[in-house]
Amino acid sequence: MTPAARVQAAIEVLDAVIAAARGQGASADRVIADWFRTRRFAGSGDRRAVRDLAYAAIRACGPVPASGRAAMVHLAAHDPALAALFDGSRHGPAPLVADEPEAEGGIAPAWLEARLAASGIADDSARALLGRAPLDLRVNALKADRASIDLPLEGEPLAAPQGLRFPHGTPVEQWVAFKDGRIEVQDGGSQLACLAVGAHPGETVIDLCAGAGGKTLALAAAMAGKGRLIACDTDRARLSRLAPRAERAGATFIETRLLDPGREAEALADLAGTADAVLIDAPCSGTGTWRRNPEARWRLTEAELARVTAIQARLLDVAAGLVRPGGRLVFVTCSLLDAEGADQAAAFLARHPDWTAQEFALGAGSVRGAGIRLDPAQDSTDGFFIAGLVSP
Ligand SMILES: C[S@@+](CC[C@H](N)C(=O)[O-])C[C@H]1O[C@@H](n2cnc3c(N)ncnc32)[C@H](O)[C@@H]1O
Repeated sequence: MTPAARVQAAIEVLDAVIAAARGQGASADRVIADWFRTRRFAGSGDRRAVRDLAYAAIRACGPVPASGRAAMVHLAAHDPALAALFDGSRHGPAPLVADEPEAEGGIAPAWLEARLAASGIADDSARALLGRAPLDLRVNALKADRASIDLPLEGEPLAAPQGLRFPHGTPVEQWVAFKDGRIEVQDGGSQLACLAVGAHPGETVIDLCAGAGGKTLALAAAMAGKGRLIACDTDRARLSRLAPRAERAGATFIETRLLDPGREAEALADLAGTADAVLIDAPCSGTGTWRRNPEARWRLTEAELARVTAIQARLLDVAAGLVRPGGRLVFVTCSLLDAEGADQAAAFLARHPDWTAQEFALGAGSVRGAGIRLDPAQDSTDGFFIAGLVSP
């Protein structure tokens, strides 16, 4: 493909990404993969170039753009070499015209930028939400140790005790250590959230929103494979992906429970008041993960934010019923919005005045209300809110 044809291809890819974002369809990664599946003429260099252009345009446009071309025109407005490729050549984009519609820049749609600013995320902190995430690994303490593991490349040690950082795109999934379960891909912030649970061997720990078990596996390692670890989720497909991962990681003591939304307490009634710790890695807006899914900010609506915050509050109350006296509940969201962080923790403490907030020493993050917030700008992790709440 010529450089101009790559630009036109990125415009078409962006049209598909925008349509998917408007219709709550597939993620940008999936849309891009599908687009190339039907265009076999594109080589690997073409794919990389088109993908990079499309993602640069996604990151550059705050609100959802009117079209792929408007998004690319916005990118070209700050890049003369890119603007020159609007040359009308065969397969290339038509030349730019006067008053050509140009998409708006910025960090996110205006309402969302305002909510972030009100939560203390503006300027560098807001821009960092759209950076590129590095690749973080967790050495699986059930099978290896960071101090002695032998990997094809040397990683940078992270604040999390088993965490190592590599450059974006490092092919770790091809490494023998990945295939035999000695390492897992996990953001450093996510590792710190697991550390905050303080899980110990022999304890009863419930991972209430386990998904495919990213955090469950870290809890299993902290528990050295001893005790009870119950991984729950309402999404059957996600939860079913945990078993093969647990097998590879040597974490075969994990139990799983599929929950019915709204009837979680019933499915967990036998565990009421028994858990040493409950982790709620709650469904959230995902504002802390835009480095990986920058088009997610085009999908979020105020109604969706209200929906997930209501679920978070309900799950906090469900989890409180599972914790033993003196036990702990760790509330985590990958969001920087106070509505999904400090405000949730404060509202929980107001509803449960006998409970107390726990202080952490995680080696990263800054205090936000009753919890700690990890911020991509200051902590170089995904954005997270983490609160520890201790039962009377
Ligand atoms: C942030 S994700 C969890 C990610 C996972 N803990 C990890 O580390 O990979 C939130 C999860 O909450 C689940 N969820 C949504 N509503 C739920 C509910 N009412 N009870 C339990 N889990 C729920 C979703 O299916 C999703 O897997």
